[in-house]
Amino acid sequence: MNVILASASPRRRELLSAAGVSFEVVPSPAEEIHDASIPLDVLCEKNAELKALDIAADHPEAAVIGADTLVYIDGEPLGKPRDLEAARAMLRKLSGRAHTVCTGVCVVFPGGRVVRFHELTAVRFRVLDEETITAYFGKTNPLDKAGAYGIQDSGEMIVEGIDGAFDNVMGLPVPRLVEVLRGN
Ligand SMILES: Cc1cn([C@H]2C[C@H](O)[C@@H](COP(=O)(O)OP(=O)(O)OP(=O)(O)O)O2)c(=O)[nH]c1=O
Repeated sequence: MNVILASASPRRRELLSAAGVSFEVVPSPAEEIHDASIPLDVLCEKNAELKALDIAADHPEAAVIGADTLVYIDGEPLGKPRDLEAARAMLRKLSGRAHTVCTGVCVVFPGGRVVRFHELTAVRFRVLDEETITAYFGKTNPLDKAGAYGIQDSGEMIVEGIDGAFDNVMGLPVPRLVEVLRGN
């Protein structure tokens, strides 16, 4: 079975390759929804589905994977910041507190069967002063990441600890996805 990862995220590509899955990448142009009135788990699965369905329409012979990662704090989903000032505001908000990272995944199989799931990881941030935020932005590009941080890029500067899976924070809950691809 051909597998397509409908994602422009280099982290997702890296994680799926490391799991030994062979796949093709076809980024999805689907627009994400960031609606605080929709429950987090429903929202990230919905966005993942929009991304996967878009590509599946042109590739009916493949299993198409879509994913969406949201950082959730104070009842609101944080997507990717629109500029550096918004990125700074996100890290100020996350500073010294715990938040939830939710990654939703959707696989559309040949024939149209759809499997959706999500995983949650709790992330506790250190207290961040302005200098640390500036120094951290020298280590990663916050603009292409939900919540303006990448746990995989000098994460120890900002993260105190996590409860759950690291790969889920990075953008793809791989063990469960591999089970789904195998038909479990
Ligand atoms: C919280 C967090 C997010 N991220 C990244 C993963 C995703 O690439 C991005 C979340 O944005 P998404 O909108 O989920 O994904 P994307 O736009 O990068 O890619 P696509 O829609 O084409 O699949 O944030 C990290 O790399 N590390 C982290 O610690």
